[in-house]
Amino acid sequence: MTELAQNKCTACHKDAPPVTEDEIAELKPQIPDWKIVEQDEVSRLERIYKFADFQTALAFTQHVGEEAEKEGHHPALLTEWGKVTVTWWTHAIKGLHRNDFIMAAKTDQIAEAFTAKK
Ligand SMILES: C[C@H](O)[C@H](O)[C@H]1CNC2=NC(N)=NC(=O)C2=N1
Repeated sequence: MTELAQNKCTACHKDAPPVTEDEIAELKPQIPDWKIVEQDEVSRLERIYKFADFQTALAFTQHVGEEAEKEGHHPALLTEWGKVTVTWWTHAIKGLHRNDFIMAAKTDQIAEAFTAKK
């Protein structure tokens, strides 16, 4: 169980500090299956989770959504048959904040409760 997933998100506002290169070097190894992707000039964390069917993918999506509501930090979720693409970034700063790494770790933990297939 990773330590990162036990953290809480801090309130995010437009002056919140984006993660530095040093922080990325510390945090990224804790979520090894996530990719940092650039879309519309915004860095984001993205991972595709595989599931046995649509119903399981939908149930996982719902769990991630509930955790997002608890933390006040929200992902993009694309639910398809047998897979869910989860993308985290911080809208307020149009980039990556520590919160995104925390939520990625929490998402990994939720996925462990499902029969995720790589
Ligand atoms: C007021 C509210 O907390 C903010 O608008 C939150 C909501 N959820 C959010 N989610 C994400 N991913 N980034 C944000 O900047 C953000 N802001």
